Amino acid sequence: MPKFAANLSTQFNEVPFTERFAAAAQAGFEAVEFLFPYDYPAAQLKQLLDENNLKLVLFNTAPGNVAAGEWGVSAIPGREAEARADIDRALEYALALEVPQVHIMAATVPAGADREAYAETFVRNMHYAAERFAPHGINLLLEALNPVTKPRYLYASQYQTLEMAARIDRPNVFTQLDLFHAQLVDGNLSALIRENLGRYRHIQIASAPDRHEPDEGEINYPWLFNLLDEVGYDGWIGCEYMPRGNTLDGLGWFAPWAKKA
Ligand SMILES: O=C(O)[C@@H](O)C(=O)CO
Ligand SMILES: [Mg+2]
Repeated sequence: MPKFAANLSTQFNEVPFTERFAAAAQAGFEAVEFLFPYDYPAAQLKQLLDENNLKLVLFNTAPGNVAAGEWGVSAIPGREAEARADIDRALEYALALEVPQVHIMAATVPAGADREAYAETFVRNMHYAAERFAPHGINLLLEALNPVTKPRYLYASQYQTLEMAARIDRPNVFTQLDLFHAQLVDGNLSALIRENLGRYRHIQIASAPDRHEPDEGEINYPWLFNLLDEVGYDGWIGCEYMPRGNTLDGLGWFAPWAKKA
């Protein structure tokens, strides 16, 4: 049976961030994920999780200077000290929030920059991160982002993140299979799911091409949920979609799995 986590960065935007925990729990979610915890003290977030009987299943390292076009700093040559400070800060939050996995954001690669130098920098920073998180049993994830949503990110294809995870070659490094990005770049989702079981440790969903509820568009999610059960995927599925309107109005697809009050 699939296990769904509400995404508090994209869902329940009708209310402020700190109120989204209760909203997700009331809608029947038992777990949540979000992009970044860093605007709030870890103790406050832990209290919100505990008060609402929610597990946290994923967050990311800091994105760098987003206004300047950055989306992660772990692959930027010359920014290693900042990347490692961000990794250390993510570890502090991960321990306080008891999260099983953290997405280490790579970077966008400026036009004309040496992509291989970015990849090498990322591998070195990932070795640092893998060593820091391993004693705590926390996994690290890499995520491919399609070039329409996030132009020039270090990797766009699932096959590039799978290759990068193999190159990093650490036992606690895996990929994060966001099926929305995967459909826009790679397609053939059932083969990705079947052939790479064990290499991806988290899934995210949204319709394609519009990134709304998983009940429209070109991906047949009910079929994929059955496939995930069939192959034995036992990780979380993050609902990283932009609701068409009010979040609750769009949760009909989730009704069969919602925790009953
Ligand atoms: O798909 C996404 O955009 C996110 O999962 C993310 O972590 C960063 O871009
Ligand atoms: Mg995603």
